[in-house]
Amino acid sequence: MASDIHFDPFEEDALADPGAAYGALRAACPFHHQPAQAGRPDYYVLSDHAEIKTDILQGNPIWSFRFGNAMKDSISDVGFKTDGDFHAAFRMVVQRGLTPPMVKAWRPKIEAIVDELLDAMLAIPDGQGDFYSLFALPLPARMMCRMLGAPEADYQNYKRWSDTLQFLTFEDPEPGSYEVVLREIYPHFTTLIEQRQALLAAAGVDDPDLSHLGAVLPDDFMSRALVSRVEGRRLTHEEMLNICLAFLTGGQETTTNLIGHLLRRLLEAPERWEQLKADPSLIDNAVEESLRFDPPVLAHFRTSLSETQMHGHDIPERAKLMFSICGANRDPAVFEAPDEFRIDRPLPEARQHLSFGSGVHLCLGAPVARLEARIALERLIERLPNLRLLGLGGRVRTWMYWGHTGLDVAWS
Ligand code: HEM
Repeated sequence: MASDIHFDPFEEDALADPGAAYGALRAACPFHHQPAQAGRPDYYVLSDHAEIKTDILQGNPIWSFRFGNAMKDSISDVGFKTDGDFHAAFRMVVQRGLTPPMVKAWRPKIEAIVDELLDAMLAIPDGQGDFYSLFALPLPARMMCRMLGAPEADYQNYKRWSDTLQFLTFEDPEPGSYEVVLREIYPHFTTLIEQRQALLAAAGVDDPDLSHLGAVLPDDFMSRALVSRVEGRRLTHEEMLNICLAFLTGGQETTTNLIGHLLRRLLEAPERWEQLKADPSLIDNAVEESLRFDPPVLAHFRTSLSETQMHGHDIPERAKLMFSICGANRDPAVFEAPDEFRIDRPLPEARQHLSFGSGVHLCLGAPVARLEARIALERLIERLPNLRLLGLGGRVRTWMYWGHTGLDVAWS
């Protein structure tokens, strides 16, 4: 460990090219101590792929999720922000609705949204526009409305809430501002819950279970939360809201950026785009390579519940440990030529990325995000085969996320 190595995720270079900055830190110092500076807390950074995956994320009892996964503590010890057996039980509430056949069943809905968005793009007279606002943003946001059970017309609110909450979780410019935004968001979800409670009451169901999904209740994750049990009891209102927040903030911007990065990397080297058109069986490879090369989430944190030792150093209780997803994704022990974007990187290798985390908190929405990206590419190469890149917008403002605000493209 060394604390004299220069690494600052807030600096211009790291913000503009995180792959280079986080990769360089991993190479120089896979376990790094970042002393408190500029109002930011002291923390440790782990970038070694094997160590993150095996020692930290498989349910290590020292390194807790109870205080959230941001640099500073966030609302804690509820829903997903828990550890151990309770977390595993809580996770099952959502996981039961994301089995492979269930995710596969979303395909027609995703295809319909994709086709509608592409129809609108093709109707633009001068054949050019911003791919983010036309496609990469509305697709995940509309799907999120669907999954949570809100009208799709709410998608711009979902996007705005998600951006604001993410920014406040990870930047926290004014303590308390997060709670102010929650006061705007909670009534929306409370209404969704109350609508479902009214449906149950009207049908005379006072002990609902999963069999009521798609029968008495719409089959969405809001209904699922309402009828499910955790450790034998109903979910509290706060726990139901926690599921909504985890979906809202975890599943939109990230998927938008996956789709945006993917198209950017394919179009900035047009031979990649041509290769994919010639061999669409490479779509899954391209999606996984994009996730590896441009992880939408650069890093997350855990908090120590007691004193511990790492790499021979004493780590105090309540220390913050950043696991560098972006650094681990550039680990040459796992990925050949990690700094190269290879559209045909073998799937078993590309899939080793940690972009969805790993272990006990592995992303529950990963199959949905992958399916959206896959269908987007299938349809883009078919319906807009002559796409060209015109320019890249600015960077998203939350430092822990990696993405852009726009991608100008042209088609003919
Ligand atoms: C490309 C898109 C996505 C990326 C890169 C991503 C990334 C991640 C990461 C890194 C974690 C692990 C958090 C940690 O261990 O600290 C996570 C967890 C989670 N994600 Fe995603 N996510 C994506 C899409 C989604 C979607 C679409 C949903 C919802 C449908 C979703 C819901 C969740 C939930 C609920 C968790 C918490 C799991 C738990 O704590 O047990 N994510 N995600």
